[in-house]
Formats: sequence, structure tokens, C-alpha cells
Amino acid sequence: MQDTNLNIQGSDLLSKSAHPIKMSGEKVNVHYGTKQALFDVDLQVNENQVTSLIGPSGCGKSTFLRCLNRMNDTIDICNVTGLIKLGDQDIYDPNIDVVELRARVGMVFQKPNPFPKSIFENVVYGPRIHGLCRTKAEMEEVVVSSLQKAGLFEEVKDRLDEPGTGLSGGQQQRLCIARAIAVSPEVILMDEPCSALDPIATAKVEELIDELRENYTIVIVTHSMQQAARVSQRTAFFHMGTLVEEGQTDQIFTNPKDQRTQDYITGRFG
Ligand SMILES: Nc1ncnc2c1ncn2[C@@H]1O[C@H](COP(=O)(O)OP(=O)(O)OP(=O)(O)O)[C@@H](O)[C@H]1O
Repeated sequence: MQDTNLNIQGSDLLSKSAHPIKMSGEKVNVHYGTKQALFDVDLQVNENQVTSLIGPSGCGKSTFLRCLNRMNDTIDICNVTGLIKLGDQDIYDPNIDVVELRARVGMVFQKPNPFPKSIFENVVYGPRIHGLCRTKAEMEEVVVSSLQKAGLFEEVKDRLDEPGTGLSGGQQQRLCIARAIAVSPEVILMDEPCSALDPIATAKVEELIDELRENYTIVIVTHSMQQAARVSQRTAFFHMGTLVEEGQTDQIFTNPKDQRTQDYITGRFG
């Protein structure tokens, strides 16, 4: 069912120039074997804003998202061409350290996927392997501050040694966000982060996304147009592997330029 009665709150009135470009894709084409999934996509992501990627199932939203931290590298048959930059850096340059890239551009998945370890270990794992903390005090500090930033600390502070998998779905997703934050990323990619959550847990994660944009750049794939309207300042509409249009979220939802966008947001397809 399509979302209707859109509630646009996330938009701000800052001009695009007030937010420098953090990441950009130019002429991005993606093939899975012989099947082409993205066609000449040009998209810029602004710093300290939330950009939503929306569009019907199979239109290429997740494929584009995964290009931004080279997660598609893990799919053998996937071939990405075009220029994708983080700041001024071509992230597909052969000299790029992909592990470091994925620390700078973190990812939160559709289904909460904590490691089968304690809450503490889930958060400290990344900073430890990246050499960001060595002493016990440093580890405690990163765990506490990451859980605080993810809005989870108060709920788990007395059970940091208990398994992350024992938390509720919404708490597990915020733990995964804390885990992403722990390595001080610049960009956080979220692939339908609320699709496995109930409405209350969803509201908490949406509130968190709104707070996080102060310090991070966020790109979110969502099927919910209401969610895109609530959390994002910019929205990109994809259809059949092409980027149809991108703009301020309120403009996309109230005054789209392309008929396909209009049809999608009014529930005519998708
Ligand atoms: N690992 C893969 N192997 C082969 N084809 C794939 C793979 N992942 C995606 N595709 C294909 O690429 C196209 C785009 O898929 P993608 O998952 O990016 O779309 P999406 O818009 O995120 O869809 P959804 O909203 O259903 O998650 C689809 O035709 C899909 O079948």
C-alpha cells in the first residue's frame, strides 16, 4: 500500500550551497553479469543532510547505496563504472584501502545484525581493529559515547556484558547504529533501517537519524514515502535503474518535475 497524507517535517530552508557536497556519483553504471541495474546515474549527497533514495522495488536504490562504500565489491558478478567520490577522492581508485573507506562510510542494514557477542564487544569491535582505542579506559569511553549518540545507553548501561542479540529489534538496530558510529564515520548509509521494526521503534530510529545529521551525512533507502518526508532534506527518485529526479524533499513530494515521480508519490505504481 502506498503512503499518503505526507507529513513533511524534515525539510529545511537552507540552500543547497549551505551544505557542501560530501559524496557524488557521476555516470554510475552497474551491471550484475549481463543485466544492467543502473544507467548513468548522477547524484550528489550533501554534508550534514539526510538524502532519501526512493522508488519502486528493483529500481536500483540499494545498488546505488552499495556503490557508495563499495559493498558491491563483495558481489562477484557486479561491475561498477563511473566516478564516485568521497570529498575529492575517487573511492574506486585502486590505491584506496576499502576497509578504511568502509569505516569512513559506514552501513546499517535492513535487518539488525549484531555480532553474537556482548553489547560492549559489538561497539568496541570496529574501533579496536582500526586501532582507535587501546586501553580499557579508551574502550569504555568509545562504548559509552557511541551508545549515547545512538540513544541506547540509558537502556543498556547495566547490561553491557549481555549479548547484543538479546535486545529488542529496535534496540538491536540502534546497537548497529552505535557500532557504525563507533569508528567515527563521515557518512552513514542505511538500507531500509526500519523495515523490520514496529512503529515505536521506527519512530525512535527516525528521531535518531534527525539528530545524527548534525554530525554525519546520511543516505537512506526507504520504501516509506512518509519516512522519506519525515527524515530527509533531499530525496532522489529512481525508476528502472535511472535517477528520474532529485531535489529538496518537500519539492519532490509537493511539486515533482517528472510525471513518473508524480505517479509514484500518488500511488499509481510501485
Ligand atoms: N546480487 C545481485 N545479483 C543479481 N542481480 C541483482 C543483485 N542485486 C540486485 N540485483 C538486481 O538489480 C536490480 C536493482 O536491485 P536493487 O536491489 O538495487 O533495487 P531496489 O530498488 O533496492 O529494490 P528493493 O526496493 O526491492 O530492495 C534488480 O533488478 C535486482 O534484481
